[in-house]
Amino acid sequence: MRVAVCQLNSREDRKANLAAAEALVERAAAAGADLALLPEFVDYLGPDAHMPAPEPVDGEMGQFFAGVARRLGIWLIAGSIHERGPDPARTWNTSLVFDRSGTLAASYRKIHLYDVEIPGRVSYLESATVAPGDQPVVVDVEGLRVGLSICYDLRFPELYRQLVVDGGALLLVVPAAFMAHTGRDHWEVLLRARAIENQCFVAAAGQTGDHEPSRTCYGRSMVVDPWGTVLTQVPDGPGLAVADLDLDRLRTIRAELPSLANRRL
Ligand SMILES: NC(=O)CCC(=O)C(=O)O
Repeated sequence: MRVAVCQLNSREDRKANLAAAEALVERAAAAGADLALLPEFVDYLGPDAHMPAPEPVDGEMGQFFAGVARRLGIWLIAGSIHERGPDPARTWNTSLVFDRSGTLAASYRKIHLYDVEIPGRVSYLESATVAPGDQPVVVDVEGLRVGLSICYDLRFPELYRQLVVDGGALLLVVPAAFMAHTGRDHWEVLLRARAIENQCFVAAAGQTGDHEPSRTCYGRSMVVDPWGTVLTQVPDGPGLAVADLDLDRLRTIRAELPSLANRRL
């Protein structure tokens, strides 16, 4: 299984964001990727006041990404879009997974919402406009069990344990718009920790750079192996990185250092 992590600088211009996303998925397909991962807020990362209306999963955004997956014959995780829910005041922050024929194989609603106040640095109240999901989701990608999550979820190890122990995930994906301020110290450490403690591959695709009105994202999209080694990483700015997942290596690590099997709680 070859995986591509696509790093974007999505902004207010949705058409431009979709064109940039599609161009990266085209590059991923040309590089032989089976699965391409796009970041959180892939279609829009701008002022709340100008946010496009939320949609059902089979709305315009769902149809757009389904078409990209079908045209390129690739599995595609559209990191997140704003899904319309029953509460008119709050959307869901939802990942959409499409198979090679463009069929929606799964969707996941972000469970942990980013409500954080770091004076002078980060002020964010995601729960004011987003409702939390409540279902962990694992999707079968041609025999590979893939556990879904979004950005801030990364700080909650119990979610990933559930994806692995109950769901059998061997790959954990993390589409993100991780803040530069926290990302500098936490992003790689958390990704590698989730990989090591769960003896899983982790693929993370982030937003990068400045976004209106006042947010800077960390980027550094990467793929980590079950030993915690960073296999590949995207430098600053939009771009992609590709890695092959060696499942024999995963099995060897789990057999030689059976920390998952040795759990007592
Ligand atoms: N979009 C998010 O969930 C941001 C998470 C983040 O930056 C963090 O530090 O956690």
